[in-house]
Amino acid sequence: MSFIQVRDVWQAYGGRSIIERVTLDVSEGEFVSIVGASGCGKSTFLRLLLADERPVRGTITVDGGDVAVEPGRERGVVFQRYSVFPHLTVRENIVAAEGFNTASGWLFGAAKRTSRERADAILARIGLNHVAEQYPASLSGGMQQRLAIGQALTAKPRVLLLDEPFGALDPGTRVQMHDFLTELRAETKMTVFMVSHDLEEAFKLGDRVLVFDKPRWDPQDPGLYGATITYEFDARDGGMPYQHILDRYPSLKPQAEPAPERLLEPA
Ligand SMILES: Nc1ncnc2c1ncn2[C@@H]1O[C@H](COP(=O)(O)OP(=O)(O)OP(=O)(O)O)[C@@H](O)[C@H]1O
Repeated sequence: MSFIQVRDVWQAYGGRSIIERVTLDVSEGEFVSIVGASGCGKSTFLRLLLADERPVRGTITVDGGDVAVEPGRERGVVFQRYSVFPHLTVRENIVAAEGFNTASGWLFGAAKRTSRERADAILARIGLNHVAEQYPASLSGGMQQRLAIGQALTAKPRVLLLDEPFGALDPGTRVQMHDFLTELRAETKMTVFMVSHDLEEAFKLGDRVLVFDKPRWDPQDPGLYGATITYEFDARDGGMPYQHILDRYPSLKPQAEPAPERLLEPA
């Protein structure tokens, strides 16, 4: 049995189909990038992996267990989007992330001091050491994003869910965060799912790139059908050059808004 098993998963909100027929096997330690048009259900899929919500149909197991029974951190699944605690300072957030690995969730005495030192080293690595005493709300969007990634990575989860983690970062910081993620991944063997709108990034970091799209479309009833995995690419060793993919699959070209003609595509 594969480490993560997704079997015929469907999700719908208020009678609107979002995801349908998603079946997937992921081995431990794999990095899975997910791309697809805006609003096609990529974040919804991550929430289902976290067991933050239940699918209307189908099952998801992590290491043989039902994520819905022991959701989130108990199964070692961490979602970067929800990881930062607003009432803790930047440094305390990193220290707290280390505590997730202890039985009680708390660190005391010498363990806490060394954890604080390690936190400062991590903050230096992600360029946030100068704001260690501040609260997340006082940081810029890009800094908050960096903190969320740093914090989620510090927890060294078995499964890390990243939802457009590098979106608000300038190109230099983005590369720095890619390196940080790659190094920690090599150290921990963690399994990663990353939603990204940047194909180059998806191929650079991922072992596999999954494309979510709606293979069926009813113009009279846009909510009738959901998105599913329509393509999968092997991205190891650089994979297929992403420019080539853009030529073959123009629907993957970045779009600020879904293009109107997209709605008229045949089923
Ligand atoms: N809890 C919810 N209740 C109702 N509708 C929802 C809920 N969550 C998501 N949706 C809808 O489901 C659809 C898919 O949303 P989702 O955020 O998963 O897409 P996405 O592919 O991640 O989009 P983006 O790339 O723009 O972030 C959207 O139309 C969204 O409005």
